[in-house]
Amino acid sequence: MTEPLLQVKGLQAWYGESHVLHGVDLQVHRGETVTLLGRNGAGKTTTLKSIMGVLRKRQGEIRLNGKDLMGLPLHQIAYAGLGFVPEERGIFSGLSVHENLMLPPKVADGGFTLDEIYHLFPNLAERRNSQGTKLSGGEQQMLAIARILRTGANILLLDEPTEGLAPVIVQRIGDVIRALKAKGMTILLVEQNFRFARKVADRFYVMEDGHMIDTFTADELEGRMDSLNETLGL
Ligand SMILES: Nc1ncnc2c1ncn2[C@@H]1O[C@H](COP(=O)(O)OP(=O)(O)OP(=O)(O)O)[C@@H](O)[C@H]1O
Repeated sequence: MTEPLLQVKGLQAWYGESHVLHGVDLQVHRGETVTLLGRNGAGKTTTLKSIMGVLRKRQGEIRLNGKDLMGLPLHQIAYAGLGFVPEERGIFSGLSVHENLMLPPKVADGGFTLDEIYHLFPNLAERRNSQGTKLSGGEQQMLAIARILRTGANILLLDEPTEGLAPVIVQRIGDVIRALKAKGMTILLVEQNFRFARKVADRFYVMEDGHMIDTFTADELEGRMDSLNETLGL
């Protein structure tokens, strides 16, 4: 198999004195959609923040396309091609949809054009002049994803994209993820919504208490349901 696009080995992380990640190993191959599962507090968000470098107190190995990210300052991590869509989405309420889209700098060639983005998100095209404050939660989530696609990032880190959204919007986010997969995008997703995750992921990791306790492919999911029921309380 080829070298993974994202390779994490022995990742440890701390909030102050509180030791939260205890040696996380994780690989994401180019074009894969990988989902991190785990109960509240297992360390999923912390894993994404540690990879992005927004949580600085960390140790271990993080490589993107073979390049060591551990020692890089934050802005250079984004320029290495990681695109992070945090749980809180970070839409600027005083700016329009279009202005929000244009805000993040391009980090690499090959990002989506505005036409491609508005084609993938027709609701954003319709609302391109609406202010951030006027958007629904679903529209904000779409905008948060769309904004990163423009930058040319080659792997998306999505933290709970379906949280708090109505089922019909969750379905729409699923369609977007499948469309991105079809274009070859690599995605690392944190999800509490297992029913959503099982429809989009190629492979899963299960976290507990700051460790990875299992990994399996979508084909192996059925055989894992008993242990998942136990670990996740499905
Ligand atoms: N800013 C913080 N300061 C101190 N401890 C934190 C902070 N953020 C998270 N933690 C703790 O780190 C651990 C892992 O939290 P994390 O948010 O990564 O979990 P999670 O698996 O993403 O779950 P959730 O779905 O609840 O976000 C938890 O024990 C949590 O209480």
